[in-house]
Amino acid sequence: MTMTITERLHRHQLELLILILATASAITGAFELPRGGSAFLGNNHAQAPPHRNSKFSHAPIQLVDDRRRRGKSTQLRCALLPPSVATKISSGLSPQLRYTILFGSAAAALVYKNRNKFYPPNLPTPDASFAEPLPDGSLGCPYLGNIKFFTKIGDPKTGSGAFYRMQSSLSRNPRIFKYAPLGKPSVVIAGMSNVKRVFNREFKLVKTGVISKEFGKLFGGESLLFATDPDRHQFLRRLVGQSMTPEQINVAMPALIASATRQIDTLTVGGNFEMEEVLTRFTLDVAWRQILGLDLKDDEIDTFYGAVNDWIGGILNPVTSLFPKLTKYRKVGKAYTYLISKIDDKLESLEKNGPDGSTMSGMYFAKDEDDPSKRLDRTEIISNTLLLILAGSETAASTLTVAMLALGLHKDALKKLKDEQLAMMSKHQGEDMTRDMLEKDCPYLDAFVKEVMRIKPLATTGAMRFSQETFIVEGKQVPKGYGVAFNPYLTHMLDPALKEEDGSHMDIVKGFKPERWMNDDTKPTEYMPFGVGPRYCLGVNLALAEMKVFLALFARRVDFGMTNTTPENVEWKKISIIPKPKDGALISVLSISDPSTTVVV
Ligand code: HEM
Repeated sequence: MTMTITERLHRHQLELLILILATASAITGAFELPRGGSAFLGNNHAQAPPHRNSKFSHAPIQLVDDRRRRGKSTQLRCALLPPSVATKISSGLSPQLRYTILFGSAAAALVYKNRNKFYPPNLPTPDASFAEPLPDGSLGCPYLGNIKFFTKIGDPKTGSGAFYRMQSSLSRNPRIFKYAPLGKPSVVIAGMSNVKRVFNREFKLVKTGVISKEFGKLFGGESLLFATDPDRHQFLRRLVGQSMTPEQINVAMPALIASATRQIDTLTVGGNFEMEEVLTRFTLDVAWRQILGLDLKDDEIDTFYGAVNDWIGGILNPVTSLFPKLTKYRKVGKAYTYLISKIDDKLESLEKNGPDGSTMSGMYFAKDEDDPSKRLDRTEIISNTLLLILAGSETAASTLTVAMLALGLHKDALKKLKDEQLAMMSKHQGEDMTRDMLEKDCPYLDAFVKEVMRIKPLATTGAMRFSQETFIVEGKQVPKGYGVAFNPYLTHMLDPALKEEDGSHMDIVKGFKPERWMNDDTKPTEYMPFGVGPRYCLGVNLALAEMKVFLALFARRVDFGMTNTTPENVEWKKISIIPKPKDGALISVLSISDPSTTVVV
């Protein structure tokens, strides 16, 4: 089995890491950072002064004490590149790219520091006992991996996930390719039969990685997401899942309706509203009302939203993983403490007052069917509650934001939703909306949500797994130790029954057809918005109910137009987990009816 040059290079990671960091520092050292500087480097002013006496300076990396020359800043400058070249490179780079390189270097350092946690001791290379070749695709530089993983995150035409689409299109087999996020050799797999074959064998063929304890604690270290033992994972899923069964969701319907109504009531005729913001508030509202079952006073609601914001923002901020010990002094730590205090208060109230309809109550009183003496302990309830807030808020808010854009662009779809609601209300006069009604009387709403999630599912990957043994997919080997991930967007995009060469089957203007879901002959089968296998989305019932409740109530009450977006100028945010419209689906409200009245048309 021959090795490519990059595969060989990966064997000499330490030396190469130093070289890469040095080069990155050479470039970043010549950067002009905005006023205020960076969290890592402080005020690092631009343009390393040209080295006077030689074309290259003497030491590979120099800490140039600038204080004498320019006040107090200390500049990290490198002399691997001639200053004129460094300056040229730096001035030709966009600020985004400069930051990408800067943070890329920091992330590479973090991965190197934690290499034994992330990587097996022997870096994976092709398995010589298999004749099959590795999948197509470049592994980029060691430790940094594919630079385009950072620079080609998204594009305005299709949104986030551009890197994966590019790698797939470059591979001779678009359903599998290799790449190296942060230098870790990995593969991405698409196509339902491939994804099922690999991810149905979670815990045996592939397994999620273990994350650093301190960092993991911040978002539920004892949650089922980090359970790598199949029995423990199943135990946690059984107990946490008891609070999200269809029956439990039916109990939750009044809370979901209250949350949706509260947000729709903030809209006013003639106003312009960024629906992404409204919908984020809606999913956070669901979090405190339904998941935590809290009774927040008006003035506390903003504190709760702020805390969730700071907490999620902090988890995504590289400073948190670089310096976990500083967490308690930062906003993220304070937000975490606040959320835990709310969860603790709720646990006390459940102990005192018995069960209510909240998800936390479901967890607190859940007993294992196999062994009723087994219950979730306090830490497990806290961890899994945090996981549900994290997993459920952004995903549902983004999907609903795309739904708003789809409704704004396809007025016929809005009309069909309104008509369906009108029919449902006249059938169930005076009754409150139930989950059963949504299931049985709203086939168009169901088809509409499915189509939104087909066109814009998770465009990045699911959680990274690691292969436990070498296996074959589409005639290519995935060696033991490789990272393994699925990609829902590519799976939907490559559906042979739908695929149009110009990509229009994934276009929200040309390809959006909810009706395709209403006929068995046209129903897509390459479809996995909620994942596959033992880690299939545990919140699927809650997610679908909350999205359908919002859309049903919105369609009943609101008529609107897109403020700026037309079918010709749809643009997407570059960075998001699920692609989102660039303007956050900015709408102008034309009319809005009272919650007690019927549909406005
Ligand atoms: C539109 C909304 C949602 C989408 C698109 C979505 C998507 C997904 C996907 C693709 C996975 C699998 C990840 C993987 O295998 O790597 C997943 C897992 C999960 N989801 Fe969702 N999700 C949504 C809403 C929710 C909600 C509302 C909750 C709960 C409140 C939730 C809780 C979870 C949990 C706990 C897991 C981990 C399951 C496990 O590891 O066993 N999700 N979700």
